Amino acid sequence: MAPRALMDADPPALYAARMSLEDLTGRRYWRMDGLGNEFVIVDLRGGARPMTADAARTLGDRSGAFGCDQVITLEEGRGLPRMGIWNADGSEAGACGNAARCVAWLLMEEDGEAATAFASPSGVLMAERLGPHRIAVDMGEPKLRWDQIPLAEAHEDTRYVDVKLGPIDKPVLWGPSAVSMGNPHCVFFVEDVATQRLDRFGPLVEHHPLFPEGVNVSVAQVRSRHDLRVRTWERGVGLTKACGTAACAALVSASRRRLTGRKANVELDGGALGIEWREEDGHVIMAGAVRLSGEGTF
Ligand SMILES: N[C@@H](CCC[C@H](N)C(=O)O)C(=O)O
Repeated sequence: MAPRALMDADPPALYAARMSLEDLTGRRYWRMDGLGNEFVIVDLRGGARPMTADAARTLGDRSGAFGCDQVITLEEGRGLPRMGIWNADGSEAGACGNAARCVAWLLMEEDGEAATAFASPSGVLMAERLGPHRIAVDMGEPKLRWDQIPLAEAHEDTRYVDVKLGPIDKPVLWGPSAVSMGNPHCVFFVEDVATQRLDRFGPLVEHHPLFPEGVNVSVAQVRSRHDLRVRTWERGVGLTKACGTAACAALVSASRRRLTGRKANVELDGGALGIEWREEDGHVIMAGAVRLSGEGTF
């Protein structure tokens, strides 16, 4: 909810109150990535105008001064620091697994602790350090009901949803699993991820009418009961080297279809994540590397 003064302001005044890139002058940023999924993390703690779609697009633009898959804001939350997530196209997202590990690493570097907690758009995340650049994050419970993902039409069983690709009478891909990890995912199980033209059908499925908020689109190959190979077309970005929430969504979907157990190594183009869908509380735990490649002030 906007502060009272802004709610009462006329539209031009409201517009002027939004962040422009000049408002970032003097603020810190970090360039980080999780397995090649690249972020510019902007420190907005200590009070700042909120990030805007325009500013996020400018920072995300790879032909500009920065360029990344997601712009991540580190803000002051109620009692806990809060991460905000913006895709390169300026859209906001509810979750980002790789960035969650990076934010956790930054917070633990700052306070020297081996565990941390912070707020995200889809709830509080807890994380712990497993090594100098290796972090585990509790990504919470996946949401499996059609209206939670969300889907535009009721589906009793979201392990197979009504999406078909290719000629109507002879579809080549159909029936992906759908799941929300705080953001919507659909996962097609295929024989071989290398032969799939995700660059062609990713954008079609991302904007398929079954997904009113759009969707992150993955292809997953089951290599064994505890090994998955996954590639992802990210909503609001395109093909990325790794998507942490997609790795979680793929393991949850594979486990629901009894293709794997509840724990697997998930190999993405940029490297591997360890994912476990814990039996005892239904939470998904994601473990993997983070990398800091630069830092500075705007
Ligand atoms: N890179 C991310 C996911 C980022 C958000 C996604 N594109 C969406 O719009 O939901 C990850 O590592 O999970």
